[in-house]
Amino acid sequence: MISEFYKMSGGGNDFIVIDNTDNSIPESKASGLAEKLCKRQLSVGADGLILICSSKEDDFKWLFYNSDGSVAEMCGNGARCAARFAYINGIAGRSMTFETLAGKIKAEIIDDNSVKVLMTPPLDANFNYSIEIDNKWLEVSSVNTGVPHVIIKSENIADEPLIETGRKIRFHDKYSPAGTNVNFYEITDDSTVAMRTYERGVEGETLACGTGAVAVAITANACENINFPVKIKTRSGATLTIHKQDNNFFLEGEARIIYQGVLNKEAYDYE
Ligand SMILES: N[C@@H](CCC[C@H](N)C(=O)O)C(=O)O
Repeated sequence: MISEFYKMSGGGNDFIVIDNTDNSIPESKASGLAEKLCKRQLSVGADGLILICSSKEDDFKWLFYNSDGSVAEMCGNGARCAARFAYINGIAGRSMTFETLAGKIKAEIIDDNSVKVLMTPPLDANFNYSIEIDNKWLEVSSVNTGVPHVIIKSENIADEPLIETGRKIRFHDKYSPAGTNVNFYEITDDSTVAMRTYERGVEGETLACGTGAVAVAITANACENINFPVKIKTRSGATLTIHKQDNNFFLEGEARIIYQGVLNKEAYDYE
């Protein structure tokens, strides 16, 4: 099983993307493969693995794995990378639909620097409630934008103990058994927000999170009157734009090809 792959980055969230329309990678092997390939220093290294598979109804179907091999229902930054990959490789045209576990995703290639994705409708929005962490009450909001997110307003995100607090919330009983991603945001002006994310399945901070950016935009709009389109400044420095049209939410931003390669057996066949 030697595969060509693309290493891509969606605003700093990095992925290994493989054309699996010939089904050469069986689903039963994909989680283990993700865990091996995503390991930094020992292999290619990435926040997630995306397998582009064939679909009867849509342009393609994807299988998405976090770096620890867990399956995620949706990934906003990965969706932009998958769309650009499919377009470049003749799997889809500029406008496309693809299947995810969260539902059908529509994507549009705007240009080489920008892909726009129609997100799944937000679910279970709950704003400004308190949870107990280390005998203290913390005010949070939560919304599922394809995957679950907790959102916390901060005066200074750089100073937040993201890993420590993020991990406690990610494994908090309230969000069990699925767990949650955790985002801190800071308002910069009336349409710009800076954010940091602790990602479930990576179990650490990533440089950007697309579904998290949408969750932050929805929360900042509902709780702080931040106007759409909301500009989200990510930890990588890249900006993501969240648009709202009627009741639809769109995520727009870069989907960068870092390099293309061929996987050597040693990239995945190690202990
Ligand atoms: N980085 C992603 C979200 C990927 C899934 C997440 N780690 C989870 O398991 O919930 C994004 O850009 O949305």
